[in-house]
Formats: sequence, structure tokens, C-alpha cells
Amino acid sequence: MSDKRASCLKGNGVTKVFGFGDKKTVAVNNVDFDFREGEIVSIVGESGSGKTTLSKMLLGLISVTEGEVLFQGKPRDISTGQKKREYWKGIQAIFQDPFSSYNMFNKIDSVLLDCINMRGGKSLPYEKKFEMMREACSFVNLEFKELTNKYPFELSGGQMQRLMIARIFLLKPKILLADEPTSMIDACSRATILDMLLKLRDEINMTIIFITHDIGLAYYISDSVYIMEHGKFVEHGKAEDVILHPKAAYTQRLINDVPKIYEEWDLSTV
Ligand SMILES: Nc1ncnc2c1ncn2[C@@H]1O[C@H](COP(=O)(O)OP(=O)(O)OP(=O)(O)O)[C@@H](O)[C@H]1O
Repeated sequence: MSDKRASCLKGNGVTKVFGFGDKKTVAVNNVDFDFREGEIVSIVGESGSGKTTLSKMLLGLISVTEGEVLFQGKPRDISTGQKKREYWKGIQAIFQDPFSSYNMFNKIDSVLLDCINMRGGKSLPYEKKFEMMREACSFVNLEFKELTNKYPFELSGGQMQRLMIARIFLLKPKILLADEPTSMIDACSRATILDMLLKLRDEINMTIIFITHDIGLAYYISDSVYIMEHGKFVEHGKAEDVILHPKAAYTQRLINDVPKIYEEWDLSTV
């Protein structure tokens, strides 16, 4: 993590409270963060720690109860539909379930064409658009000519994940929020997807925010890590500092929970 990189997304005292009175839940409790341009950040926590709520606030899908979010150094303004759409040119997300990410009635061509149009390419000649779609598919090792005229449900899970990354390749957002994007696929496809995301970060200097419960993945992939417990960040810093020298008991526990595959199994107790 280098302080020389400009701030991309910053939060001061960001809080989300659901419900009122006895039914009140403080899902995210007064968190501060500063994600830098081109940085890979992981937000790690167990189920219910507030990761999804925080990502929805970052994406502008739900309101912030208290605190402020700054995008590229300026207070974020998503007060109208128009301003939200403008903000979403800068921040995009991929989710763990690729099936939920597509309108299944839209052919793959139109999924990709929408991205080109969103980036202001509506009036480009079709040959140029075709070339852009072909390039985006080839970036993720897919053949556009095999996908054209098909629907997303005709693809395998792994192909759908790759198509999601092809969309990001075309949209070129400043920030990509990736919510456990590799949890539903096998280890081999998982490594490929991660490598593609890292390559994309290198090509377009995108900030990637990984939302995960997997501290091992966070160590492997991130520049910096934020550890979340009960809606608060209990520690953050460079991935190797936080994970190799954890200060919070909670971080220590998450690390201890990672199965150590190099240790022999003791089957006598089974
Ligand atoms: N719409 C909602 N209304 C009320 N409470 C909510 C709502 N959404 C989330 N919560 C509560 O906020 C807390 C944090 O939930 P959140 O989904 O953000 O956790 P998480 O870390 O993403 O969990 P997981 O890894 O299981 O997705 C939980 O106690 C949850 O019950």
C-alpha cells in the first residue's frame, strides 16, 4: 500500500442502522477507510459482520445512516437517478452467483453491447463494436463467435463468471467491488478468475475491493486488508502486516480457522 497513490474511495464514520427501537441493528458501525487507486483491498469478516451492508453502501444501493463517502477526493453525490448512473460508471460489482447478474432474456451480444453504450460508444459502427466485444471475450479466454446469439443460461458457471469479467473489461470502472466472486467455482477456475482480475487491475489501474470471509485468499491477493467484526473494523493495514502479525484477537481466530493442508490429518480421533 503506497500513500503516494490518490484516494479513490474514502469513508469517514460510515454507519448503517436498520430498524428502530428494540428492533434496531447497527450493521456497520462508524467505519473509516481509504482505498487507493490501483490498490487491491480485501474486507474480511465472518457471516453477519456487515460486509454486504458496507458493499451496498459503497455501491450506492442503500443509504448511509451516518458518515460520508468521498469518491476520487470529493464528497459523493448520488442524490438523483442521473447522478447515481454517473457514479456507476466509476464503480461496478461482480457477485458470487453469476446467475443473479444477468437478465436471462438478454442475449450475450446485448449484455456486451450495453457496456459499450454505457461507455459512450452507442454511435460507433457495428464493426468497431464487434471488435471490442471480440477483444473483451478474448481477454477472458472466451470466443465471441461461439457466444453470439446465445443466452447467458446456455453458458457454464465458469463461462458466466468470465463473461462478467469481460463486461468489466468493456466498462473500465475506477473501482470493482467483488463479492466472493470465486466461491462457486473449482480451484482451477478460481485461480484463472483471480489472475484475470489482477491483469485487469494492471491494465486499467482499477481499485479492486474483495469482500470475503477467506483470510487466506485475502493474503494471497491483497495489498491491504480490513478486518471486520460486528460492523467495525478491528484492524487494517498491509496484508502481510495484518495477517502475519495480527494484533486483534478476532484476526488471530480467523487465521487459526484456516485449514492447514500441509499438516497430516489425525484420523484416530474421527
Ligand atoms: N435489510 C436488513 N434489515 C435488517 N437487518 C439487516 C438487513 N440487512 C442486514 N441486516 C443485519 O445486519 C447485519 C450484517 O449483515 P450483512 O449481510 O451485512 O453481513 P455479512 O458480513 O455480509 O454476512 P454474509 O457473509 O453472511 O453475507 C446482520 O446482523 C444482518 O442480520
